[in-house]
Amino acid sequence: MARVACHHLIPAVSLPLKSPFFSLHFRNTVAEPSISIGFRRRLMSSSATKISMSLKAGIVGLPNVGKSTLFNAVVENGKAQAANYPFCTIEPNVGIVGVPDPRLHVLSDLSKSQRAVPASIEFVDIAGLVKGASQGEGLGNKFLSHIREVDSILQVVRCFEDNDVVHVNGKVDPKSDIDVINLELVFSDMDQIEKRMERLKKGKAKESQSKVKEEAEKSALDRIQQALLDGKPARSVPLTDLEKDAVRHLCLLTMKPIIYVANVAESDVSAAEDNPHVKEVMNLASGLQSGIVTVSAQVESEVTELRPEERTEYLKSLGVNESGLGNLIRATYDLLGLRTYFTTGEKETKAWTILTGMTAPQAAGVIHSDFEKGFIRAETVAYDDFVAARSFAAAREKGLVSRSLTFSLPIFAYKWGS
Ligand SMILES: Nc1ncnc2c1ncn2[C@@H]1O[C@H](COP(=O)(O)OP(=O)(O)OP(=O)(O)O)[C@@H](O)[C@H]1O
Ligand SMILES: [Mg+2]
Repeated sequence: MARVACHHLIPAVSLPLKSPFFSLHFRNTVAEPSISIGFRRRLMSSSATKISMSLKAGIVGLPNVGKSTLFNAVVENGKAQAANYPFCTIEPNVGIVGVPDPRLHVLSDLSKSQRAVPASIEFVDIAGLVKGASQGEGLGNKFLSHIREVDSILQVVRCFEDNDVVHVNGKVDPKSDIDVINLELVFSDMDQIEKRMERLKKGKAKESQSKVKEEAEKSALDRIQQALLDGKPARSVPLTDLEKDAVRHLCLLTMKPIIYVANVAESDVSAAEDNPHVKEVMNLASGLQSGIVTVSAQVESEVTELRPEERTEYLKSLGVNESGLGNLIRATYDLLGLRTYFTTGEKETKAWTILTGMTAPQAAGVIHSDFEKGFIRAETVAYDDFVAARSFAAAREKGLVSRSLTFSLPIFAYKWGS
């Protein structure tokens, strides 16, 4: 099977840097905690792992459960074909979505910014999977390869009764639906691990570092294989950092974090927890160490068709105050292990995406790789402190700005230049 990248690593922003050696300070930079970056550009090698500004979340599930309907609602101007017949979607639909964050607007107002740029996630609407997909049933292998390319999975589970909407297995049964999908993901991973183990047995690595990595991969794959045989996902197996790194290239499907999206009927949006199908999904999700979000894809897609002033009225008539999409997008962002820091100034206030645990230099590198290469220090101010002080200068005067070499734990201390 062709190898694919689990996530795409692309330069986030390109800034014109003319001088080979200069310093620059972003004074109005806020994060949680917040950073301002001083750097000197130096020519030096860096292991800069750049994360793309939008990681991918794949919408997965049985055919005809509402995946494209949800995608179109989440992705403004989404043009995925959604219709009442299975396998309506064949090629994946892709769309980028801004992550709602009220802090962005507070900061933007304080700085009188000309524009506010939210963090973003890429949603991918993938074709429906059926039993036997891992053996090629219903173009299964092709669809599974699309799942391999995403960073996290949103599994849509049908929790609405509607005799007019065909269910591929004849009845609404969340447990069976979840089992079918999970089993296909497990089978696909087992297949891939078996092939990889065959290759590893031949053990061609000569260099000692590569040998150590191969050993780590073998040991991890042995344990993952056992877990899969017990019907457990790869993500349930505790791995060391080296092992995680060694198996990453396989992009195992059951290693990806999952949120179950319980898709309910219009009549259920105000009290979804009372729906027995939703209760069942909740129980299953907690057993699988996964999250759950309840949403009505149908309602959400209708809301997006309405003018903004009509939306609140319509939602009120259904007994809810707001759309469930904000919740879904936020939960997906959190699931991906993402965090935000902001830069704010007159020109723009912008949310930057970093991975939990990234160090200050790595976080700076998301803006531009030179910021990581020539990193000197980060000056941090917490969001609440910044808002209370109303400006970076005032926060500094009050002693709320700290000079820090670390953005978040684990501690990472170094200083380039003076
Ligand atoms: N919450 C809901 N309540 C009622 N009907 C719904 C709901 N969500 C989706 N539907 C309906 O289900 C049908 C299938 O939806 P959709 O095309 O989005 O499914 P899909 O999962 O993308 O299917 P496929 O796998 O074939 O691409 C559509 O007619 C849609 O209007
Ligand atoms: Mg579809």
